[in-house]
Amino acid sequence: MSIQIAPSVLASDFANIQKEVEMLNASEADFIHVDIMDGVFVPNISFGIPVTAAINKHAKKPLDVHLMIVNPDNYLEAFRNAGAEIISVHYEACNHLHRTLQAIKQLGAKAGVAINPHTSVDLLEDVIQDIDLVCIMSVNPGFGGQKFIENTYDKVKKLKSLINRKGANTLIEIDGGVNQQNAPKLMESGADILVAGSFVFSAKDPIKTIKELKSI
Ligand SMILES: O=C(CO)[C@H](O)[C@H](O)COP(=O)(O)O
Repeated sequence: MSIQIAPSVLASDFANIQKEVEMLNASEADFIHVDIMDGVFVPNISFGIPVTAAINKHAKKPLDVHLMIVNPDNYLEAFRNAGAEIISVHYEACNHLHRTLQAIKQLGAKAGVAINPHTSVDLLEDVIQDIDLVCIMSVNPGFGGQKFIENTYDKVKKLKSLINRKGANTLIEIDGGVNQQNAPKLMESGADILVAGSFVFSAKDPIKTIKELKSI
């Protein structure tokens, strides 16, 4: 099991970002999840390529960059150069998803696809073997601190059975409202990676909270 932490939506200034990245370096988190929001695909703006590169300068863990943006193809190379090891694009933002996945892989990164709560996992059937990671959004993307959507468990189970049926090696990541209550059931349902933002960053002791989540 891996835990990914989302510092980006919560960091309010550069000094804070560095502090958060250093905390994550010292924690048991396996990746640093970086949320990129463009104010068009989602109703919020976070930051872009230079800040991702600044995070990467301090990070000792791989960056998992989640592009909540329109026209992601235009920015894949720039985010790869900024340090992204995993690049996830949104199913809903891609007209030619297969082409986009090939482009990410050609850059030497792992290719991820994120799906919004209203998007069925069945839509990934014909492309699942080309996907390294599916990020199931368990909140509507755009903001941290939202309530976990309960039908996520069924989506995870459905996706797991699709992956097994197709003999794919795709990992399942869950993003949004993850906490100590829903993490065990998510893992039982078939999740491989959990993204935790506010649950970790609002805790008194984030390093201990990450350790506890990982022990689930
Ligand atoms: O990407 C998100 C929203 O767009 C996630 O909700 C965020 O990365 C995780 O934050 P939280 O754990 O507070 O939901």
